[in-house]
Amino acid sequence: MAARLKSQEEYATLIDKYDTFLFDCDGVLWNGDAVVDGVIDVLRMLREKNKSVIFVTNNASKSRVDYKGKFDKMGVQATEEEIFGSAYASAVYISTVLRLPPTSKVYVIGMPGLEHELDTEGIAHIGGSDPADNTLEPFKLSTFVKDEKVSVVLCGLDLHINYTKYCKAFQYLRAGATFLATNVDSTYPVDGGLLPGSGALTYVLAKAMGVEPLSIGKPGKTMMDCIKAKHSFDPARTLMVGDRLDTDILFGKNGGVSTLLVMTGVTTEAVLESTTIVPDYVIDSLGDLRVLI
Ligand SMILES: O=C(O)[C@H](O)[C@H](O)COP(=O)(O)O
Ligand SMILES: [Mg+2]
Repeated sequence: MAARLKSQEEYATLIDKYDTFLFDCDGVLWNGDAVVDGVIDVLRMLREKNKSVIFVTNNASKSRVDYKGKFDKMGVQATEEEIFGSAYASAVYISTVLRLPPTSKVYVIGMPGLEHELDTEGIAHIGGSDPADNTLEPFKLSTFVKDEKVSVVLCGLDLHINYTKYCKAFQYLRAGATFLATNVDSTYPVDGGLLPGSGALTYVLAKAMGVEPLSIGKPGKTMMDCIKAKHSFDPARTLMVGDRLDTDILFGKNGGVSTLLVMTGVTTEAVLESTTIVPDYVIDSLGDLRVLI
């Protein structure tokens, strides 16, 4: 049974128990561009207590550099090395696990942030923000010329998704391309509510192909491997803070760290009541810890 923390004393005991804090972003720090009340002060407090702070997001629409810019704008202290996104993890997976031949290419459904992370790993890619793919013109299969170098289809959150992108990705998958997803979150929490998430977008191809993609993001192992490659931490004194049970909390459990669920994102009280993925702790909002300042 999760411990529901409410008192200042319980918050203080929690903070003292851990040295490293892994923070999910969407639904924990912010919803879209709306920062959760009190979060900036809490992150500052943790830094002042010499806690390690690492950000771990499944949102593949931004690169680490993009997120660094978002943190800077918010006035939150963060270095690029403390930021891990599923775009970065997917690029690392392709370069270190798939180890594509140098001439191979990736067909991308996703935003420039994902393309940028592929660039940093030296992975050739097409699709994505290419104007030829960002069209509402009807797709004509009879005139479509496949790029024979494409051996991977990588699908991530794409706020400009369209039928042409799905048709091209589908042709590459039918030709045998490896099917990867940056993450399979069902919904995307933004200011005012929920939007279809990356998992919902990827489902269109999974349904058409009759196969599931390999998902790289939380709760998968690759994200934790990427973090461990850059940071050493004691799992016994590490806390994963997230808003989604089947990604963040499961990611923490898979990684052998403690887990704290916040109720400012996608998880409702009703879902929490019936879940089989039980966090160690639950608080209403990360911002509630500001009473410790
Ligand atoms: O990809 C998605 O559907 C969303 O970006 C999702 O919200 C993941 O963001 P996170 O909560 O992991 O920061
Ligand atoms: Mg989240």
